[in-house]
Amino acid sequence: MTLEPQVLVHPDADAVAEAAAAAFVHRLASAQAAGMIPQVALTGGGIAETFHRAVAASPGEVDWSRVVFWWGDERFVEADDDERNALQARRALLDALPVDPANVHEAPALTPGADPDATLAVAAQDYAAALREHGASTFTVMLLGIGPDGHVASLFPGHAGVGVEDQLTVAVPNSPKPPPARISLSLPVLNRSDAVWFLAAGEGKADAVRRSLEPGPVAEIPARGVRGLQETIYYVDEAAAPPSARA
Ligand SMILES: O=C(O)[C@H](O)[C@@H](O)[C@H](O)[C@H](O)COP(=O)(O)O
Repeated sequence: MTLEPQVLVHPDADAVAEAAAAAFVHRLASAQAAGMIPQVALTGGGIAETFHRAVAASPGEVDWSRVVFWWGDERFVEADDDERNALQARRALLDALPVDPANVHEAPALTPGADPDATLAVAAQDYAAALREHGASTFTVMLLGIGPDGHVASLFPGHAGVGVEDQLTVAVPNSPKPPPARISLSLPVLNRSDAVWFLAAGEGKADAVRRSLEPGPVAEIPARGVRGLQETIYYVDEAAAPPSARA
C-alpha cells in the first residue's frame, strides 16, 4: 500500500485521460471481481470531459449496471444547463453505458425560476442525505481536477468550505470559478476514498500541482488536503508535471 502520492507523467492531455481511463476501467473490473459494488465520484472541467470520452471509447469488462456514480462537486444551475457536471458526464459517458439510473446520484439542480442563494443550502443538505442513504463507507475511486489556484471539487483557497469537517457536503455560494453557486463534497468525504486520482494538464496547472505535493496549509492549496486511503495518483501531462517528476 503506497501512501505517498505517485505522479504519472504523459505527453499530453489526451494521453493523461486515456491512461486514467484505462486504469479506471481496470480498477472497477477488479473491484467487481472481488465482489464489490464500486462507488465512484466524477468531477467536472475540461480534462474530466476528455477522461469521460476516453472511458466511453474503451469501457472494458465492467458491469456498468453495478457501478454507483456520485460527483465530487456540482454547479447549482438548472438540470439542463450545459454547466452541469452531471449533464457533461451523461453526454460524454453515462448515456453510452448500460448504467442503472438508480445508481447515478446527481447533486440537486436548481429549480427553474428559483433563487440559487435561497435554495443552495437545502440542496447541499439533500445531497448529504443521499450520501447517508446510498453512499458506501468509501469511494473506490475519487476523480478530481485541480484548479490553477489549487482548488479541488468546489473547495477553494481561503474559502470557509475547505475547513468544513462536520458536514458531508458544502454549499458554496461564491465560487471564484463560475458559475458561483455550487455544491461540493467536504474534505473529509473526498478523503473517504480508497483511490484519489488527480487529473491535470497544461502549464497553467504546474504550479498548483507542484504546491499540492509540498507541505503547507490546506487552506492555501486545498488539493494538499486530499489523499487516498490506499493510493493517490496524479495523472499529469509534461506541462503540468512538477520538476521532481519530469524525465
Ligand atoms: O466543477 C468544476 O469546475 C470542477 O469540479 C473543478 O474542480 C475542476 O475539476 C477544476 O477546476 C479543473 O477544471 P479544468 O480541468 O477545466 O481545468
